[in-house]
Order: sequence, then structure tokens, then C-alpha cells
Amino acid sequence: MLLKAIARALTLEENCFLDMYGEDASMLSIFNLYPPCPRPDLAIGLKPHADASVFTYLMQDKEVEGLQFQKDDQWYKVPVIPGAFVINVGDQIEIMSNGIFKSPIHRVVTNTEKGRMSLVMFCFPNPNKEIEPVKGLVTETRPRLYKTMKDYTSILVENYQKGRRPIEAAKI
Ligand SMILES: O=C(O)CCC(=O)C(=O)O
Ligand SMILES: [Fe+2]
Repeated sequence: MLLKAIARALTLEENCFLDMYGEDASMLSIFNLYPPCPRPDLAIGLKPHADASVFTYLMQDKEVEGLQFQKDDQWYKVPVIPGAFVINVGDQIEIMSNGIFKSPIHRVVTNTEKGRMSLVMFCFPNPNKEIEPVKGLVTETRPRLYKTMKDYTSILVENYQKGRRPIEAAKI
């Protein structure tokens, strides 16, 4: 649905993202638990990162804030809206859209009072499937910015603990 909507928003053939994503895609679900922290100034809940997924569906704690997104070197809080999903664009949409959709940097901060829980669901194509910028988004004025990639999750694993963004490995 979302992939079709993105294609239509860019006036592209509506299956162009979906065909690359494939029918045997997977979803990885993780519960995150952030206990209260006596020194939020010293300890981060989740360090700044961008998601390696195509999309991420996030169900936040219904009471406790903590998620922040970075834009122009500033951090912006995501408000708590009980029952709402936050849908985040991951690195693989950045690649497929040739950089039109950006996979944003985000982090989770702790607080002294309350623990926080979240449920994240990452959508990944099959690791054998190749992803690359869709043809309709590569033009003379907007050259191709990313390589053809496969098994992007393993590129994340190679780079994450070294503090490097996996998307850098995909850039031409
Ligand atoms: O806990 C959250 O609100 C966000 C978690 C997150 O960004 C992640 O697991 O990638
Ligand atoms: Fe994340």
C-alpha cells in the first residue's frame, strides 16, 4: 500500500517499488525497553542511527516520550499519540527513490522518572533480492546516487558498531 502510494506520489508506475521489494519480504519485530535512568545526561537509550529497513512501523509507549529525529543539527521530539503508528522511511527507500526520500537519523533519550517501551517492526526485502534506484528517478539532471545492493541488513551489521552509516557503503 505505502509503496504504491509513494510511487503514485512521484508519478511513477505504481508497482515500481513493490516489484523490487518482492513478495517474499520479511518483517522483524522487536520490543525495546528503556528503564528509568538516574543520569539521562550521561546515558542514551538508543544511539543516533537511521533504520536499514524499507519502512519501519513503530508503536511508541502510550505515555512516555523519548524518540527524537534530527533535522539541520537540531533534535525534534516525537509526540506521544496513543494508538498511532509512527512510520519511518528507512535506508532502502532512500536508495530506491535515488535520494528523494531521506532515511532520517533518530535516537531515544531516557528520563529519570519512567521506563519506556516501544514495539518496532522493520520491513525488509528478501536478502537475495537486489534493490537499486528505480529507473524513472534517474535522469540526466539527477544522476544515479546509489549502487545496486543486496542483503542490506548484513551491511548494517558490518557498519553499525563501528559507528558508520551503512548508506555510505551504498553511495556511488
Ligand atoms: O524506541 C523507539 O521509539 C525507537 C526505536 C528505534 O529507533 C529502533 O529500534 O530502530
Ligand atoms: Fe530506529
